[in-house]
Amino acid sequence: MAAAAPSTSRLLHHHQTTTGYKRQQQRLRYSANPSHLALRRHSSCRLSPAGALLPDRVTPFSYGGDDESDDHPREECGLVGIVGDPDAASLCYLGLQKLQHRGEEGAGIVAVGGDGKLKSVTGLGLVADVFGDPSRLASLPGPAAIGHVRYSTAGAAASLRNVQPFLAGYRFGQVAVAHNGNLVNYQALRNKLEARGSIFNTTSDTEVILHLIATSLSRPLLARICDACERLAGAYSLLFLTADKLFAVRDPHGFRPLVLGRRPNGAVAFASETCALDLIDATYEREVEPGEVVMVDRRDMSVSSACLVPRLPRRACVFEHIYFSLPNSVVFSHDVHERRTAFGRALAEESPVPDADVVIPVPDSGFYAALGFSRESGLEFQQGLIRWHYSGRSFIQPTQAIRDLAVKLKLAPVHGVIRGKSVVVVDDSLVRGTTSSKIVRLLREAGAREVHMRIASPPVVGSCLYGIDTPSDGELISNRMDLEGVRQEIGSDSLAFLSLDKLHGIYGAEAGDYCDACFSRKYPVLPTLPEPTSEFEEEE
Ligand SMILES: O=P(O)(O)OC[C@H]1O[C@H](OP(=O)(O)OP(=O)(O)O)[C@H](O)[C@@H]1O
Ligand SMILES: NC(=O)CC[C@H](N)C(=O)O
Ligand code: SF4
Ligand SMILES: [Mg+2]
Repeated sequence: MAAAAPSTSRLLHHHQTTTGYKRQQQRLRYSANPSHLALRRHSSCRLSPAGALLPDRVTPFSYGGDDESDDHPREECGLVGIVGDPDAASLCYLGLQKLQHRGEEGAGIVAVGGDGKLKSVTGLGLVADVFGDPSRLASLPGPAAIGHVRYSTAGAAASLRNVQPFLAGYRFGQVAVAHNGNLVNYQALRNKLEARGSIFNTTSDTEVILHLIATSLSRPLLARICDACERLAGAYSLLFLTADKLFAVRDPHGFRPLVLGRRPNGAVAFASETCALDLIDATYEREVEPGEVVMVDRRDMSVSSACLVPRLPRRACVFEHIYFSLPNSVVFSHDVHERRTAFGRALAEESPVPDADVVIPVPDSGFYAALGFSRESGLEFQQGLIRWHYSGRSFIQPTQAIRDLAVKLKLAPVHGVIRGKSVVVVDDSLVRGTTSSKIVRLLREAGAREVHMRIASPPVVGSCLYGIDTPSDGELISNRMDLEGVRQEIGSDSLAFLSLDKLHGIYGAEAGDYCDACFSRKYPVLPTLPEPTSEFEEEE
């Protein structure tokens, strides 16, 4: 049998403000099922010690295809949640627009109406397309809502069923969930749940969370959420919505971001990045801490907090700073543009090009790294490439000649900046090498005398397991060749990456708080292989 459900008074520690979090967290340290059960579960999750090396041969997941849209790491997912505003769904919609860069495959919003019923609108494609018909947003009135934009990591991309938030009914009412991250023990959990009779509606990893909540024997919902999350391994920033509450959760490693803010009318807002808070006039207050569960009760707008067990070392995704997040966001308590500028400065220190004429960024995300490179080196900064934003991602063309022209549609050189010059081109990252190869070709065609490629992050040698849809290990160019091989492949006169040591140096004492597995292959949590087990039967 499961441990007795803890009483409500042990669970809820209300406070009207969310400041002084660390103090509260010590006070509120809480286990839904304290105990042997939690410990046994975690040992069965096979959480690896922090920094376990994934063997070179192992290709954990296979992502991506080979069309034009898969040339680079795709983003991940974005979350927005609002409680206490009569226009909650519309605010979610705007926030999701701002987070569109985090997911283009599908979007959705679940809102709670005045009658306490949850309603959902989801669709494949961009936020503006899904909610293009105004009646769709109009069908979601009410004071609380959560929204999601998706790039899949598990489960088919083109399946409407996999588009979040997921909305389910169970014996205690309705609950919706939105997830950013990837669960590395999802298949193992799903096998166990299916063996007990659960019927799955999607092929997404996220759905196991709802089943774990429904089958938990703890009370109340906060305890069920803690119970469910403590069985998950991997990356999860989550928003849950019920008739009267919104919960925000981050996994104990804190891989993915999630922040909390407040609107002038007191409404509480959650978002993956602060750029979404800025848009909806919500003031950023703080991060949801790794391992924290924040609960907002819309009836009295009280905010309370609990934390998951066990406590694990912080492992925030460094790639959020390098590439994924928008530069005007604050992520993991750092200004993203400030981090990128520092990466560029460090790169200029480490791998200067003293005789070059000009520094140009690869738009969009290479901008601040190039600015940093220019400031550190004293070389002139110019916009030498113009990014055309209307070409779409899936531009698949029948012949190589037409494909070459299509590349020029997306990125165009500014001839006056390039012609006859020795050019330093700075990009934030190099993954398959496709972007760099194309750019070197374009710049040479535009008359560049020399092209020096500088990458403001280390070579990507490992696929992400934690919510970024990166290509498989075999498709990563730096996995297949050494530095000189990559240089020849992309065709530049020189090539240099920021070293991992230098990257760590920028973070100083905080360096160990970040996941850098795609550069180091030190994976904080290894995938759990599915295996038959009678664990569920033992627990009942
Ligand atoms: O080596 P590759 O496989 O080509 O991938 C790396 C490129 O992909 C990303 O840019 P992306 O075109 O996604 O968009 P952004 O810079 O505009 O955000 C990244 O900034 C690099 O430029
Ligand atoms: N990139 C993500 O965060 C995706 C969330 C979830 N794993 C999905 O595939 O839908
Ligand atoms: S493996 Fe790379 S992209 Fe994935 S969480 Fe770690 S640092 Fe981020
Ligand atoms: Mg780029």
